[in-house]
Amino acid sequence: MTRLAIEGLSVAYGRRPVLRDVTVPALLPGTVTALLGPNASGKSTLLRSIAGLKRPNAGRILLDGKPIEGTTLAERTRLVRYVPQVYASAARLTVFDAVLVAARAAGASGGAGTVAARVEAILARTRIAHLAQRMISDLSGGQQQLVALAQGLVQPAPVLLFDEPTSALDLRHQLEALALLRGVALTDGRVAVVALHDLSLAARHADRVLLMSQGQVVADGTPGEVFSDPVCGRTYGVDLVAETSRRGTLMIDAALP
Ligand SMILES: Nc1ncnc2c1ncn2[C@@H]1O[C@H](COP(=O)(O)OP(=O)(O)OP(=O)(O)O)[C@@H](O)[C@H]1O
Repeated sequence: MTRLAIEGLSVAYGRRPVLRDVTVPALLPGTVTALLGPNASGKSTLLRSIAGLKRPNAGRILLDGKPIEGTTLAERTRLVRYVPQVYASAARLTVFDAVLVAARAAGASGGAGTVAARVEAILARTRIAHLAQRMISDLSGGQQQLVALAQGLVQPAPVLLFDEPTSALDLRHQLEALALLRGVALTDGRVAVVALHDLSLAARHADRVLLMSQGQVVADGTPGEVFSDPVCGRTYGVDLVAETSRRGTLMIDAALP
């Protein structure tokens, strides 16, 4: 079971610092952490750094206490699966083949039949089995995003990083996608970190929230703790009220001040 932790991470693009001394105590297997914060606060940069796509200027990313920088690219690919915000809409591949390629890229073990069965299972779980033989390039934006979700989940990596995985999805698909992600994290004991803009989705589906502002983590706790902290409204520049509905769901009401 892999734990992910971040210590004093600083990242710059050229001379411009983007992440400043980010420390995140252990993110636990079996949990979903929502990475929140205004536009340009550094969410994608943090995910890209964990995935090894952006080299930090200082600090460490630890998997089970070991610095991830010490791992080979092949090892890191096996350990960390990053699904970026922009996905490959132009790919001339069928949905089935695209998910198969993702499974193989992560070194999915077993014979061809086993890997194909794994692909079929994940297409069923993401409810896109009916699209298996369609070309990705012919799909709608939301359908393509579900393919990206399937590509992320088909891999057995213990750390899953998703950058705004629901941005193109309708309401029902948003709920299904995050419920699936949480179920996979829980049953497989994976660490999932998901950048989101929708606080209500985070409240419903995340175990923990990291709130970022200007390259720093300014709040870290359960959704209830973070959303009731005045720092949350201040960070977004809104008046924010968090209330529990009659169904027991944490509801977020935001308005311009
Ligand atoms: N490749 C790059 N080169 C230079 N600056 C970059 C690059 N990528 C991101 N930045 C800058 O880094 C800062 C953080 O960007 P990042 O994409 O991490 O934010 P974010 O919180 O994910 O934003 P959003 O919610 O808008 O997707 C921004 O000021 C952005 O302009």
